[in-house]
Amino acid sequence: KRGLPPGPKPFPLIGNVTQLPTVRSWFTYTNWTRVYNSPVIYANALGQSLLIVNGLKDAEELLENRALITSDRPEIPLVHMIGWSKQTFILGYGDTWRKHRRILHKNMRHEVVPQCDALMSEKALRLLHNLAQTPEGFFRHCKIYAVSITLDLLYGYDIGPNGDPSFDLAERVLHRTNRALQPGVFAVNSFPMLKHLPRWFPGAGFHDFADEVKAAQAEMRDKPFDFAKTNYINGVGRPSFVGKWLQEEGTTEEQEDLLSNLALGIYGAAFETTAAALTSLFHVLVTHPEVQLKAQKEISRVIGEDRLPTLQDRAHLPYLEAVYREILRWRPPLPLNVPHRIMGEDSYKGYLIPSGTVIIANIWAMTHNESIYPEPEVFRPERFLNLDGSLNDDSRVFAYGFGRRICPGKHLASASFWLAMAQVLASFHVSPAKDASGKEIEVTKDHEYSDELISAPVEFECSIKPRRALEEVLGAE
Ligand code: HEM
Repeated sequence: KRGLPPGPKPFPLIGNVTQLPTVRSWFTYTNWTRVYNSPVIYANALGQSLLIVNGLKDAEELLENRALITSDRPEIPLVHMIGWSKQTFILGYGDTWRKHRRILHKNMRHEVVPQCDALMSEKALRLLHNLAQTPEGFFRHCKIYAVSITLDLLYGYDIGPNGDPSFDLAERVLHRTNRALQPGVFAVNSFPMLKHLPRWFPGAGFHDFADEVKAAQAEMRDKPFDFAKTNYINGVGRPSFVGKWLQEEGTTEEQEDLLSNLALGIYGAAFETTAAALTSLFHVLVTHPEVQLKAQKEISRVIGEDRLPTLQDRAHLPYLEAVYREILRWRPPLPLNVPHRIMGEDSYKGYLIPSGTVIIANIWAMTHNESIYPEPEVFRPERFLNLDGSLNDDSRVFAYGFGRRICPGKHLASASFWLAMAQVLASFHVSPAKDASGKEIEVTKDHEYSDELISAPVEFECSIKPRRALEEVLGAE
C-alpha cells in the first residue's frame, strides 16, 4: 500500500488549506523541503491534491520523462470566467493544444527566430531613445519594448514609440488576470461551486470583476486580429504571423477562433514575462555596479565603441551571456512555473500521486538550491563561467519551465531580452537616483518583487545616463 509524499498534516475536510501560503509561496514551499526532508511535498486543499516539486531531478523525472501524463493544466474557475480558456497556456492536454504547439513550433523554433532580428533591432533602438529621453519612465519603456515586438510579429501592428490605447488595455487585462490567479484573493477559485451564486448574493462581486475583464480581454483579442486579417485580405500592411497563419490554415470561423485565441495567448504570455526580466536587469545594474562595469568592459573590448552590439555578437560575449543566465536564475519571472496536472494515478519514489494532482514546479527552489548554486542569493554571473572566462555547460535555463509545456517562446524571449540587455549596457550607465537634497535613493539587493504568478520588481527609481558612445551612435540614427 503506497502512502502519499510527505507534507503538512491535513485537517479533516479542509485538508491543508489553512497551512498553504498566500504570500510569496515560493519561499514557504522551498522551506518545506527542509521541514519535511523531501524534495517533493504533498498537500491537499479542500480535496484538491497538490504536489510541490522543489527538486530539479524530480521535476525532470515527473514533468519530462513522464510528460505523457503530466502535461495537462488544472482548471482555475475565475480565469475561465474572465475569458482565458482557449489560449495555449490554459488549454488542457489534447488536440487543440497540440495544434497550437505545432504552429508555435513552426514559427518560433530556434532556427527561425533570426528572421525576427531586424524587427527586434528596430524596437531595441526605440527603447534606447525612450530611455535617453525620459529615463524616469524606464519601467514603462521596458513593457513597451516587450509588447511592441510581440504585436508587430503577431499582427504587423506598430504601437508607436510611446505605446497607445491597446498597450494600456493589455496592461489592464493582464494585471487583472494575474490578480485572478493569486491564491487566496478570490474564494471562487477554491470553491468552484460559488460561481453559481447569483450576482446579488453577498460575496458574489467576482461576477462583475469577471464580466469587466472578459469584455476587455475580448477587445484585446479581436481588435488586433481584425486589423491583421483586413490587411491580409487586402494584401497591405506589414507581414504578420496572423496573416501567414490565415493563409496556411484557412479562414473558416473555426480556424479564426483558434488563431485569434492562439495569438492572444502569445500576446499575454510574452508581455509581462519579458518585461519582468528586463526590469530585473535594471535592478541588477543599480545594485551591482561591478557587474555593470565588467559587462561594459567586455562589450567595449569585443565590439568597440562605435556601434551597438547585435545578436550576431552574442556568441562572442560570454560574460554578458552569464549575466543573462544569472538574471533568470536569481529572479525567475515565474517562480512557481505554470501549474501542470497529472492525468491518471501514478507512483513516484514509492509514493502515490493521485489522479488529477496539480504539480507545482518550484523554479525558485531549483535555482536557489545551494548544493547547485552556492550562496544562491548572491548575484554572481561567474557561476556560469569557467576559470578561463568561457561559458561552462550549465546552459539550461529553468525559468522557461519543463517538458511538453516548456515555453515555446523561449528562443524569441532569449533573443529579445539579450538584445535589449546588451544595447542598454552599451549605451547607458545605471546608478542610484538622488533625492532633492542630493542624497542617494537606496535600492537594496533584496528589493521587493510583486507577489503574483509573474513576479517583477516593484517600481523603483534609478539614474540612467547615456555613456559617451550613445550620443554618437544614436545621434547618427
Ligand atoms: C523571459 C521571458 C519568458 C519567460 C521566463 C517565460 C516562461 C514561461 C514558463 C515558465 C512557461 C510555463 C512552462 C510550463 O508549464 O512548464 C511558459 C509558457 C508559455 N510561454 Fe513563455 N516565457 C517567456 C516569454 C515568452 C514569450 C516571448 C512568448 C511568445 C512569444 C511566450 C509564450 C509562451 C506560451 C504560449 C506558453 C504556454 C505553453 C503551453 O502551455 O504549452 N513566452 N513561459
